[in-house]
Amino acid sequence: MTGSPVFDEAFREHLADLIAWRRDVRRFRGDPVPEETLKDCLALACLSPSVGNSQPWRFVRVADAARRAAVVANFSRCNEEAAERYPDERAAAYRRLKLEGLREAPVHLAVFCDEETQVGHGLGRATMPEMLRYSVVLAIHTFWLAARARGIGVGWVSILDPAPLSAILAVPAAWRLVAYLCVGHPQEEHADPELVRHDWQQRLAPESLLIER
Ligand SMILES: Cc1cc2c(cc1C)N(C[C@H](O)[C@H](O)[C@H](O)COP(=O)(O)O)c1[nH]c(=O)[nH]c(=O)c1N2
Repeated sequence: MTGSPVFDEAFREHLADLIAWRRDVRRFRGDPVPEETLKDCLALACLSPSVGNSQPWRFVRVADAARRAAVVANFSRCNEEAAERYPDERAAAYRRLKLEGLREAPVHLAVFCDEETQVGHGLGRATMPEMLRYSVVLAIHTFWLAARARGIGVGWVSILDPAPLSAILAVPAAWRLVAYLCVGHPQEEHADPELVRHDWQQRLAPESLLIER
């Protein structure tokens, strides 16, 4: 990297487009994600901010068919349990939603937080230890935008039981699941969220989310 880059108006417009067009993707084409592209997105994700520069994110690529099948079974169980928690009409609407792309996505990334990392020497998290997990979420969002900028879709699946999933993936006991990401070329592009299009939840007005004190 040479001197500090110049972010002009054209760049700011493209960045706004990238942020606005980043979708949670649940439908994928079968074509593979180039290894170089995946590595570039992961490298950018690793530039994300983290409390005490602890970099607690751990990306586990799940390629093994038996492990993937176990993750799908985990999702299916949790998804049915989630549906049952809603009253009839909302439960019916819930069951119409597609909330994962596990069977179609060529790349599965389980993203964990290493809760026992000593990197960063505990700085910034004595009173709020959850800052480690928040740091992982930032890396996920960076990965999400980097992927979108390369025409790659990402879908976050959280309708999962984390404990058996960690056992399925045989990760260290100190690693806590933050996200299970489906990654691949999206089948379609949309300017608005699927949950908005399917009338599950509209977007809130940004001005309603800023409180002055
Ligand atoms: C922490 C967290 C967890 C989940 C999600 C997101 C985040 C941030 N999202 C995606 C979510 O539904 C989506 O971001 C919103 O509906 C907004 O749509 P866009 O992401 O703008 O397309 C998500 N989507 C889904 O289909 N299944 C899921 O389990 C989850 N879980």
